[in-house]
Amino acid sequence: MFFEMKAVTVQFGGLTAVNNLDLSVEDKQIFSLIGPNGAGKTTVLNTISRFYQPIRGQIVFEGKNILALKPHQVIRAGIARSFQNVELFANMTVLDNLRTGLHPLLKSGVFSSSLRLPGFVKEEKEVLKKAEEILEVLEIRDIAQEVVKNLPFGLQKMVDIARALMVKPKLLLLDEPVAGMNPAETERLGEFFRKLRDEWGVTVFMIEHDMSLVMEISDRIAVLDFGMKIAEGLPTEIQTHPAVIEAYLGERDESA
Ligand SMILES: Nc1ncnc2c1ncn2[C@@H]1O[C@H](COP(=O)(O)OP(=O)(O)OP(=O)(O)O)[C@@H](O)[C@H]1O
Repeated sequence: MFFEMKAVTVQFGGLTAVNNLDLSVEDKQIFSLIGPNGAGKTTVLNTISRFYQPIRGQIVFEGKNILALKPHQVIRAGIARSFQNVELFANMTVLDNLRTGLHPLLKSGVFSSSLRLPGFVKEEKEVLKKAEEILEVLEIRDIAQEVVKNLPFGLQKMVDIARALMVKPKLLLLDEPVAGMNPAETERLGEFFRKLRDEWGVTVFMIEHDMSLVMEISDRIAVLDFGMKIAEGLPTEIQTHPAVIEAYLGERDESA
C-alpha cells in the first residue's frame, strides 16, 4: 500500500482527538477526509506531518515507518502539505515564498549561498525554473513578483499550494484548500488537483468542507466523526451512507 495509517490514536490530555484510525490511500488518487467540525481531521494531517505524536498506531508511507521521522524528513520522503490558514511570508514576493518551499531539500548551506558559489548559483537557477513551471501550471505566473500580503486570499491559498509542490511531493496533504475561495477559483483548483493526479502522478490527500468539490473530484472518501472513521468508500456510497447523513444532520441540529 502507498500510504497507510494503522490503529492510530492521538490524545490531547484526556481528549481522544483521533481514535484507532485505519486509513489506506492508493497511489495516484484523490483521497478526501471529511467530517463535522472538531471530528479530528486536522489532527490527522498534523500527525502525518509529524507535528503530533500518536500514543498508538503506525503510519507507513511507501513501506517506511514515518513515525520515526522528523517533520523535515517527512518532506524529504515525499510528503508535503499546505495549511488551513496559509502560512506564507506575507512581506515576501510569491517567487521568494516558493523558494522557501525548497529549503528542506537544498544541498547548499548558508555558507555557499552567502558566497554565491557555483553550486549555489546552479541550484538557484533550477529553483527558479521549478517555481515558474508550477506557477505556469496554476496559471498564476503573472503574480510571481507580487508581495503576498497584497494578494486576495484565494490567490494566497494557491501560492501556499504552489510552495508545497516545490519539493515535488508524491503525497500532497491539503487542509481545506478551497476555504475562502469563490466558485470560479474552486473550480480552477479542482481541475488543478486532477491535473496533479493525472499528469504529475501526485496523490492528493485532502480535508475539505466543500462537499460539491469533494464529491466531484475524489476517488475515495473517508468520514470521521468524534475521531473515529464512520464510513469509507466512493463518493456515491458516501452521499447515501446513513451514518454520514446522521453525523452531518447532528451537526446542523447543534448549530440550529
Ligand atoms: N493542539 C491541540 N490541543 C488540544 N486539543 C486539540 C488540539 N488540536 C485539536 N484539538 C481538539 O481535538 C479535536 C479535533 O480537532 P481537529 O482540529 O482535528 O478537528 P477538525 O475535524 O479538523 O475540525 P475543523 O473541521 O473544525 O477544522 C477537537 O476537539 C479539538 O478541540
